[in-house]
Parts: sequence; structure tokens; C-alpha cells
Amino acid sequence: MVKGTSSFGLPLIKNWGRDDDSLQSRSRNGSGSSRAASLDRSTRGSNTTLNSDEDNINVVIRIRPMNDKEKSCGEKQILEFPGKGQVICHTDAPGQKSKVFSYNVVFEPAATQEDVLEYCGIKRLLEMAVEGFSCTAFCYGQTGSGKTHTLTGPPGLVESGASPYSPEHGLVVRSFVYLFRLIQERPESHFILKASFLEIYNEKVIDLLNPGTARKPLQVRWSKDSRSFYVENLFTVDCEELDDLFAVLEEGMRNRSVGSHAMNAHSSRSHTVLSVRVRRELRADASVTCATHGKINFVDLAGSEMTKRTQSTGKTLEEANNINRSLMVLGYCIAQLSDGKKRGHIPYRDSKLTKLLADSLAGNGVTLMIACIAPTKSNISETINTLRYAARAKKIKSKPIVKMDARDALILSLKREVDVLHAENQHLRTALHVQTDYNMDSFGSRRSPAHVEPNKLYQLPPSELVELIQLHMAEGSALRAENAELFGLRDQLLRDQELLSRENERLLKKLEDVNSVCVRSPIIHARPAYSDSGASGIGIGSSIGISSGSGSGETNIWTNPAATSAGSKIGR
Ligand SMILES: Nc1ncnc2c1ncn2[C@@H]1O[C@H](COP(=O)(O)OP(=O)(O)OP(=O)(O)O)[C@@H](O)[C@H]1O
Repeated sequence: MVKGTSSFGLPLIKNWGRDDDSLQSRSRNGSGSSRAASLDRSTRGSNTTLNSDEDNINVVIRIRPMNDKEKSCGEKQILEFPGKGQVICHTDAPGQKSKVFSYNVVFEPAATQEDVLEYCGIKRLLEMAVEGFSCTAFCYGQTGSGKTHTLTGPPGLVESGASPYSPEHGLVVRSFVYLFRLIQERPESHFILKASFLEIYNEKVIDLLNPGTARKPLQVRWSKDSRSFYVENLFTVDCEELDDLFAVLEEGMRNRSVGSHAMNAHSSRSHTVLSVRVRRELRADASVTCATHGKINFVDLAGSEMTKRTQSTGKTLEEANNINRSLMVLGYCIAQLSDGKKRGHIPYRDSKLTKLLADSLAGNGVTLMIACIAPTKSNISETINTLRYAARAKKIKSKPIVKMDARDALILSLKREVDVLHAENQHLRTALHVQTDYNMDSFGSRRSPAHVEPNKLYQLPPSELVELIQLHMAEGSALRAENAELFGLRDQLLRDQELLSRENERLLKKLEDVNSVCVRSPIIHARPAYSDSGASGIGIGSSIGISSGSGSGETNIWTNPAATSAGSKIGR
């Protein structure tokens, strides 16, 4: 999308006129000393241990500060943060012990938005998205616990068109800035970003960039190719610049369903999924370019609600029931997935939310869960529920993989195989003194695929692409045939060598017998045994002589010129 245009009803973008660094410096200045006490730095490193083998879901906890209402009621804080990613929940109930939970990182109430960006692990997720992994960050927690605040800041901030360098901005805007920085740091690659933004409202999928879909909700379908669920006809926006991503966020935030109830005046009434797809085209080697398909999803779940406490009625009650139902299915899925031993059927299909999160939870993606909780006693049961939920999610393992175009992966692997075979065959030819190149045609030219310019691969018509793959495959088979012949030849020569050395030993033995006969003969002078003569490396190719009886000259008793040449050849 070109900066400043509004081809699909997005607001015009302002030119912010600031660079990325000012986001950090402002935030640093703004956060002040509270930052030092706000999180467990000892566990900071655990956020970056995501690797491409098998990973646990990264789970962090954020505790919001007490709100004015809680303060005015004289509410007590019941949470303690001893460090090392622990949260202690003091229940106060007689006979009940305090509960201790452990996570990757705990953000205390004084933690700033910048702290969350720095230490929750989102930077690693963004780096992995750029490398081609599918990544998801989702906020979970009861209503009013600070999920939307963590992702997009206080109510109305994004919609007001505030500068992206406002210290109040949440993880999404900060991640966009970081993502563009990552892209700028990789000038060798070409990136294409596409964003989409949807909400699941009362089990209906609505495109937040095309609000008309509220009347005709979108369908969630299963893709046999990618083996995952997807939303049919979802609008995606090309984002060439940072402002394009902000515009997508702003438009979606304007259109999402927000309501009011006793516990939150700006309560999200839907689950939202903001996705940024990152296609990276990079040169794998001198002649092959390949593309990876990464993705980062930001999921703002609607909060679980105790309808008695939120005093929901009518429309708000219906929304709450749908929210609670889908969160319950998510809870079942998490419980099943976290039970490594008896993992049974996982009910992804029971809600739209779990269908869309299936890949993030247990597939090939990398996932960050930010569990938001309130610090006060009046929220204790929801807080313990959330902490348990999060502890269970922490046990889930996934196997992140890089998504690559099938075509590119095929060409790349064929090319690598061909290169390995070339090198091996060349080595064998040299070692065996073989001149023949089996991969040459009768006119002596190599049957290799035509050289295709890097970055041109994508422009090739399908027929030429198929031809290129076929040529690579043919070259691979020719090289494999040559490889087999060269190995066959080598084995044959090794067998010949074995036979010749046995023959050599037999003859030496015979020679020593002859020598011992000579020693005993009164007319022939004794001669030392050949094994003692210092000629330990003597071979049948050597010219072996014994003295004649008169000692006047030497008589060659046996030589084998054919074996001489073979022996020297093999021995090399
Ligand atoms: N860390 C925080 N610092 C300051 N204010 C916060 C923090 N977390 C939450 N708040 C404030 O608390 C209120 C409720 O937060 P928010 O709307 O983000 O909750 P939520 O979990 O998204 O609720 P719901 O599920 O109902 O949408 C908002 O006014 C928000 O700005």
C-alpha cells in the first residue's frame, strides 16, 4: 500500500517524522526507576532459548496495578513476587496454604510497556517470524486484567492516531517498529509484508478491515495443503511501510466490538487476531533464490467473565456466554496438549478460536502466552484460574519449522544433492585416475540445467520451472549413476589389489624357500632371507635377484611387469 492512500477505507497516514531510536529513548526516560523492581531479570535469558527442535510455550505473567475503584474500596494486594519467575498467591482462607506458581518472566505492576517488549520474548518471536517461522503472541486473562492494555495500550490510544512513539503504546505497535528494524538490517533479502485483522464475535468471524462481513461472516476452512485452518476471503493488506501496519491496526481497533460492564468500561467483546505475514526472498546460493513464509499473530482474547460480577444482561450476557464457551474449549485443548503422556483427542474443531489457534498451540509454530492478572483479593479465584491455565500452557511442546515454498525447497535440495555428487565424483575420478566423465554427452558437453539468474526463479513460467526441476533431477540421476560406476570401479581395483598382494606374499614365501635350499647347497653361497634384507616393503613388482654360484653376476629369477604397473597405480 502506498503511504497516504486509503484504497479500502483505511485512514490516511500521518508522517510521524521520528526514527526508531526515539521510541526507546522516550520510553526509557518515561519509565524511570520503577523498571528495575518490576520484573525478574534472572529469568530474562529463558525468553531467548527458543530453537528449531522442540520448544515449550513461553509463558509470562503481567500483573496490572490496582485501579481507582479497588484503591477506593481499600482492597488488599494478595500477590507476592519473590523473583525467579515466581508468583505467590496468598489466599487468606483459613487452612489454605499460599500457592506458588513459576513462569518464564513475571511483570510486576510497575513494569512499563517497554519492559514488556524487552523481556517477554516477543523480540525473539519477531526474529523467528522473519526467518520463516509461524509465531503467535496471545494475551489471556479475566476481564479487566489488562490484556488489551498490554497489546495495544490504554483504551482509545491507537484509534486517536497517537504517535507510534508514545510510551503508552503496547506490544503490537512496538513490535511493528522492531519488525521494520529487523527488515532494514537484512538488505540482502527482499521482504513482502501482508497484514489481516479479524475478530471472532459470538462465534462469527468478522473481517475488521472489511466490516461489511459482520452481515455475512467469513468461513473457517481446513486446508489440505497446509494442513491447517484458514479464514476464507479474509482481506489482506500489502504493507510496504511501517505506517501501513499502523493503519491496519488503527482501522481494526476502530471496528472491533467493545462494550461496557461493571468490571471494565471498555471491555473487548470479541477475540481478535491481527496477523502479519512475512515473506522473505533470499539467495540460498549463487544460483538459487528461495522464499520463506513467516508469520506473527497477535491475539487479544476476550476476558473470561463471572457474569454475576460483571452484571451482564441481554446482549452483554450473550457475548459473555460465547466468550466463556470458547475459552473453555481453549482450556480443554490446552489441558489435553499439556498432558504429554495421555494426549487424546484435542477438540480444536469445537470453536472458531481453537481452530485458528490450533497451529500456534501444537503445530509447527512458536508461541508466547501473556497471562494477565489483577493484584487484588476480590479477583483471587479468577487469578488462580489464570495462573493454573498458564502453568498448564507452559507444559505444551511444539516443533517449530521454517515454512518454505515447496518448489524452492525441492530445487534447493536437488541442487545441493547435485553439488555433493559432483564433488564426490570429482574426488573419486582423481583418486582412481579415471578420465571419463559419465555426465558428459557424446559431444563432451555437460548435461547440466541452464543457469538461472537469482531472483528470476519466481518469474519463470510454470512450464520452464517444471523443465528446470526435471533437468536438475536428470543431472542428479546421471551423477548418481556415475557415482555408482566410480564406486564399482574402486571396489574392483581394491579386489585386484587384494589378489595381487596375496600373490605377492605367496611368491615371497616361495623365494625364501628357494633361498633356504641355496643355503644348504654346498655350491651356492648363502644369502640372507628377503624378509631380513631391509626390503620390508618389497613387492612383486620389484626386481628380485639372487647371486649365481660364482658370485660373478645377478640373475633375475622373476618379475611381473603387469603387476608392477597395477600395484603402483593402486598404491597411490
Ligand atoms: N499495566 C497497566 N497499567 C496501567 N493501566 C492498566 C494496566 N493494565 C490494565 N490497565 C487499565 O485497566 C483497564 C482494563 O484493562 P483492559 O481493557 O486492557 O483489560 P482486558 O483484560 O483487555 O479486559 P476485557 O477482557 O474486558 O477486554 C484499562 O483502563 C487499562 O488501561
